[in-house]
Amino acid sequence: KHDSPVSCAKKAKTVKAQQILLAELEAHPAAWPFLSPVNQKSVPGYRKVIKKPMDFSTIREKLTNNQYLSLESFIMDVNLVFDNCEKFNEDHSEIGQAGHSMRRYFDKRWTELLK
Ligand SMILES: Cc1nnc(-c2cnn(C)c2N)n1CCCn1ccnc1
Repeated sequence: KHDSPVSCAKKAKTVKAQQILLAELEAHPAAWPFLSPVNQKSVPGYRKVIKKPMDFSTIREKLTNNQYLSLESFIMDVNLVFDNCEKFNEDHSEIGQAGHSMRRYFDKRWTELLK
């Protein structure tokens, strides 16, 4: 099945925006806790508490495999990273602070890029 040129161009625009946004998240100084999946064998309680683990490398994999059918599903995975962080970490812990900082940055960048 072929998209119309308009919807094809629109899709390319959101894929481009997702690539830019993810590259910026990965490059952020506070990204270090989120770059790879939490090691559930070495972090007590994580597997039980966090039902849907997510991290930037998994999002990168899904983006590369065209698994995001909409901008919304991409944004939901990024927010899942930050929601998991808030659930498992104290707000004023080092990792908790990194999560808040990254969420603020993401909210600002995607509204600038797409609104
Ligand atoms: C993300 C994330 N949320 N919680 C953790 C974590 C890992 N161990 N402990 C005790 C946590 N609270 N993480 C992963 C942080 C990954 N990381 C990388 C370098 N140092 C920690």
